[in-house]
Amino acid sequence: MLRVQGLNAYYGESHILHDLSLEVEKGKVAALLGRNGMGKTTIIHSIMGLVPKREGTITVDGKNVINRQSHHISKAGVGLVPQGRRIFPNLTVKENLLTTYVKIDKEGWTLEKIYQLFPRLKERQHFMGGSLSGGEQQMLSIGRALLTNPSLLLLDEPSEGLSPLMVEEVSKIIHQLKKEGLTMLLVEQNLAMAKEIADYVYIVNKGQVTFEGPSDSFNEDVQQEHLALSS
Ligand SMILES: Nc1ncnc2c1ncn2[C@@H]1O[C@H](COP(=O)(O)OP(=O)(O)OP(=O)(O)O)[C@@H](O)[C@H]1O
Repeated sequence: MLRVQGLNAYYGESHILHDLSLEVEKGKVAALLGRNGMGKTTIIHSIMGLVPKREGTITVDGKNVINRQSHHISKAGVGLVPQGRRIFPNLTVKENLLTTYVKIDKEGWTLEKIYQLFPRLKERQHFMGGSLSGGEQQMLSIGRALLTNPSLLLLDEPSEGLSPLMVEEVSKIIHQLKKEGLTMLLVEQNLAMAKEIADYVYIVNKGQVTFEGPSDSFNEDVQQEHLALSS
């Protein structure tokens, strides 16, 4: 479903990703782990077409999107739940959701379906986005991405800044989406959550994958070797 091969990405003169490759099979969840500043967001943004200079191959459902603009990539079926949620504080919950709503003929996400998944958003549909709690804003951000009807969902640190209870809520939602067959690439700092949800794990260090394997192969030793501050 997603295949990234030999990806290089740059911000101006800074070369951030170095010949990076990864894959996510249809219906599976892969986690991208790594310390701060190692390039995880840059990977997600490269897939979404948001990094100005990128080279290599990124195929989504067999289509190479490396040179496509982000709105085309969205149309090709890639949805993004960005780091920091990026909701519009001065629009209501419903208005926030409607910013991305794409009506399609076949069965897809609708406002009603989003409200079923997140009853809390239905209750708060007329509240301003800015008045929601962090957890509610995260649900809104996920709901908004789902309304683009993605076949691949990219989630950039969905648990960031949330209380343990809310992390559990968000985790449940991601599990449910997985059960429904949605393919996901998840950037997470919460290792326990990532390991629990993902089928496969990639660890990124300085723009390169230094470890990959099924999530049950991600153990204390791997963590020490690839994620410890001194590595
Ligand atoms: N817009 C930008 N312009 C220039 N450099 C950038 C830009 N965005 C990120 N970088 C640099 O690229 C490198 C990788 O950053 P990136 O945000 O991808 O890392 P990350 O692993 O997602 O970290 P974090 O967990 O902190 O979000 C860092 O050195 C960062 O300073």
